[in-house]
Amino acid sequence: MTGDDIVNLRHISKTFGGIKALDDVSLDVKRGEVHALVGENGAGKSTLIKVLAGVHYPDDGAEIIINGERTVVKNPLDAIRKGISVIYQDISLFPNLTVAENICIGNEAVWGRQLDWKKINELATAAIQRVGARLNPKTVLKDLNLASQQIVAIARAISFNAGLIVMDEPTSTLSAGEVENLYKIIDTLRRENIAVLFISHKFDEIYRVADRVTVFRDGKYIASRDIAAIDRRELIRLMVGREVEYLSLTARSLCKDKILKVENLTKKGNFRNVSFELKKGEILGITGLVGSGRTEIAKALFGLNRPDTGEIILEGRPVVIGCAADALHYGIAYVPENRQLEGLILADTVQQNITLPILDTIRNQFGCVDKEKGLAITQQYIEKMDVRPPDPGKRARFLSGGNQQKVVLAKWLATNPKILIADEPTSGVDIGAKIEIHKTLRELADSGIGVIVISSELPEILAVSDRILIMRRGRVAGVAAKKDATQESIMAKALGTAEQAAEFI
Ligand SMILES: Nc1ncnc2c1ncn2[C@@H]1O[C@H](COP(=O)(O)OP(=O)(O)OP(=O)(O)O)[C@@H](O)[C@H]1O
Repeated sequence: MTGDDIVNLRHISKTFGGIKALDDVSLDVKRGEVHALVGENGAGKSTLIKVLAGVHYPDDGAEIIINGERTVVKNPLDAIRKGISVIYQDISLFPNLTVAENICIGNEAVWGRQLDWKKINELATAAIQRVGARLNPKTVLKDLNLASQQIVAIARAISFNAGLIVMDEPTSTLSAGEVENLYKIIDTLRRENIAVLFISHKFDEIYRVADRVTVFRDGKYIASRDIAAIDRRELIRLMVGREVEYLSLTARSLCKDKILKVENLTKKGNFRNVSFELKKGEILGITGLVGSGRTEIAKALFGLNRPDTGEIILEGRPVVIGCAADALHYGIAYVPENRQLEGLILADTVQQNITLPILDTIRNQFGCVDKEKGLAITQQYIEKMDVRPPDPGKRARFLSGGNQQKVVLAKWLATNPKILIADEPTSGVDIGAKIEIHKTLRELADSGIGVIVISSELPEILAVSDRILIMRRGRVAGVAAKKDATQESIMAKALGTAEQAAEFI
């Protein structure tokens, strides 16, 4: 411990119902540094942050030292008052309050029995200016997009004189322009000597913003390094405990049978004249900036976003997909982008979630759900997707983010689809599991399924796809065979001309 440190965590353990999420972990964060916390899904990163934020109490023996003083963090407001602010992915602010109210609520300097609105507005305006943002303090929070809400959360942290701002996968829901803006804000915080501890699975991001990195594995502290002193290969080895290679799949010869043809699909405000084909056994990657229409097209194919005009032709037959049940009937499965809202029932167990779409196929002769059959299928997919912990009875809410994603994928694979559409299938998933998911998608394609993968991560698109369809502003901007595509050529098509790109961002 040195006077340069804002936080020292020592001997932090946390047990949930017999499972050690954290096992005697330590972490030092220096003043003004940007510190990345990395590790596989379930390594304990979020749990550590929640201990620091006063959401969870650590097991006995833990020491939390803030500003050189040993302390107990009683609850989240106590953490904020001690200079530790956490910005969660779902932001966790009050949607119906204004920006200024959200920044100042609970701040003893201005939030007393009698509210001093002038002071509240002044404090909020000053905090917004310090992050270099332009936001009206009187705007109601819910009228802002997620990126702006995140900025409000950062301004709130600043107004509480945060010495450390913790960000949990802060860029997972941001568009390219918003991500750059957040990086600039992080640079500003560093200049103001405010430390940032952030969790990320994205290597480009870690190397772009971090000064130091700490690795956790299986609930244990593994190592901390200056980012300049560790290359990607070594960082992955520390995370996973072994060497991992990104898949580099060579172009394959494909079967000629078309499974899906989309002709001139149009929906006002969403997409226009979109046409493409998908062959049996093919992986078609769809990419483009956030808002380019990628997800809207996927939802149209799954009956969640009915097109105005155009045709969907399945195995040579035009079909109308009016709802998700129609899509399932035709053998189409859709793994949504937002797993917490659309993909899972968080209060249900892993088994209940995985077997939900196949209940009809696992009934016994009396029409009752055959739980043993359901368990066998669940166990098969837990093993296939390496869900950790491998417990069919665990409630989805208590799984780490990446493991929730694996369960969503498993749930749709269990329907034995003819076409699988996976929207950002590895968002929040660690590097080892990511490569496993890529392999699974390949195996599915090899077994004759047509796979559509939507992703904004270009290395992922290039690693898994046979062909790549690039969307821009609701239209198809180009289609490239894998052998002809590079990150640069895809980006150029996704952005269009410089003027179009500026307008978009
Ligand atoms: N409230 C809880 N009840 C029971 N188990 C929990 C709870 N919270 C976390 N866990 C378990 O603790 C372990 C660590 O989870 P944690 O969310 O900290 O991982 P993580 O490193 O943040 O993973 P990810 O990268 O997937 O978000 C996991 O096995 C998880 O299932």
